[in-house]
Amino acid sequence: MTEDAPAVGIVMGSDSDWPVMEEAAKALDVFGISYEADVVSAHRMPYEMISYGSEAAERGLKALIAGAGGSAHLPGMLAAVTPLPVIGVPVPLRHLDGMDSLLSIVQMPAGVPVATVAVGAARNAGLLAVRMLAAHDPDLRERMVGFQEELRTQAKEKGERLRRQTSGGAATGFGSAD
Ligand SMILES: Nc1c(C(=O)O)ncn1[C@@H]1O[C@H](COP(=O)(O)O)[C@@H](O)[C@H]1O
Repeated sequence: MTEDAPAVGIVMGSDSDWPVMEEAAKALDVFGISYEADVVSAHRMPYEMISYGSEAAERGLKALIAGAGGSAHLPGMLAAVTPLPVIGVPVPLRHLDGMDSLLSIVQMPAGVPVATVAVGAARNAGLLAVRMLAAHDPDLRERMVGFQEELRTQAKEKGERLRRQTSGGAATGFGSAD
């Protein structure tokens, strides 16, 4: 195992996917998780893709985030050759609104799981990778709990703003319970 290997591999079928996939990298940055980012296409560079997937665990990577658009075989093919968890990101292209990418990634055969996030939801892919790593890291888990508390606070503030707009500030409604 490589000593200073990054924890997460973020790979994608083309550099044109990066504007979407960058959000996964940003989520990992928030938690200080190291990653590498690269283009690894199952269709266009199949031999290199197999090498990347089959060597990933031995190199010390803990999870892979794989994004692809259209006929998106990359996440599934990586899952076929690595024991690591693979998170698939359906990248939306100009046609079909990402439905093609979503269905290509999510409909894996039994025994070869890919954890598929929503179309374009690379940030959630990053956050899911953080949760996977946090399962064996109490400090990281604590920071994830803090992140979730912040989300809760923000959601409650949204409710307060909406109630102010709609009822002149009356303290009624779900969000005012505590
Ligand atoms: N779906 C795949 C794979 C693959 O799954 O192996 N390789 C490239 N692609 C996708 O082709 C789209 C267009 O790529 P270009 O912009 O390079 O033409 C990208 O969204 C990429 O993920």
